[in-house]
Amino acid sequence: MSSEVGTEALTRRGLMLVLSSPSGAGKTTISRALLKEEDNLVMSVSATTRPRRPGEEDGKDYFFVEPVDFNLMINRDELLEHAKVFNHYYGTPRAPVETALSEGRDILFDIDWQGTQQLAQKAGDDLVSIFILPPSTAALEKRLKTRAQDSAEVIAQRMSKASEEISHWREYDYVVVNEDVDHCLAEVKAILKAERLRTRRRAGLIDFVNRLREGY
Ligand SMILES: Nc1nc2c(ncn2[C@@H]2O[C@H](COP(=O)(O)OP(=O)(O)O)[C@@H](O)[C@H]2O)c(=O)[nH]1
Ligand SMILES: Nc1ncnc2c1ncn2[C@@H]1O[C@H](COP(=O)(O)OP(=O)(O)O)[C@@H](O)[C@H]1O
Repeated sequence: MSSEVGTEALTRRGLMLVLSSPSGAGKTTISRALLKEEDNLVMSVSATTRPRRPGEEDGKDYFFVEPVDFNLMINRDELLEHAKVFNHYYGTPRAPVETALSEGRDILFDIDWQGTQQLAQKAGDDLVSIFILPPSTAALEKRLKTRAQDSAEVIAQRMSKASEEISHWREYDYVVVNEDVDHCLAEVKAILKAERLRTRRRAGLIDFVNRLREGY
């Protein structure tokens, strides 16, 4: 085992990785690919009041809930953050995030800028945020159309909100352009790797360095 791999495996704090983008830029695509390739990363499954799309699974893509149940979750303080996006409510269930972090796992969030701001206030240094941009307006519209899961009206609404969502790009730690999926994925993986190696996250380094110094 190389020394780099050895020290990388030392105990460290889990981190919270946020991906945001205008609808259709590729968050879901990048998230799925990242989860396949990264062992220590789990997805935060949001609750939403939006209708289920064909192919989406309850409990896997989202927890699809009625507005009354969403309100109950807010009142019971079961959501770490929540926001209204495109006339529907979306929120992050608190318990799975706390479990994952306490087990030293990293957790991936596909949430909008409002949720990212709320998490940044609560999580501080544990949060790493990435904004994904489409290569062009035309490409974004094409992707929303070829995904073929929303009506023409819903697609038009999402396109008209894209500029507003993009206006928050400066609030993020990193910005990547999703022109080519493999290239974008490689950039996101590089960010994750570097963030995992940050000194302040690597609690296990203290003992490692102490042992190392004792040898001199
Ligand atoms: N604040 C917040 N935003 C969320 C959450 N879950 C999803 N979103 C955002 O809601 C928006 C709409 O998501 P969705 O309906 O799945 O559409 P899509 O982004 O076009 O696939 C996206 O910007 C998501 O990132 C959540 O739990 N909290
Ligand atoms: N780099 C890319 N080039 C071409 N099509 C892409 C690319 N990334 C994603 N797509 C496609 O664009 C559509 C929207 O992507 P999706 O991941 O659902 O976006 P989001 O989750 O941000 O709304 C999907 O049909 C997806 O297959």
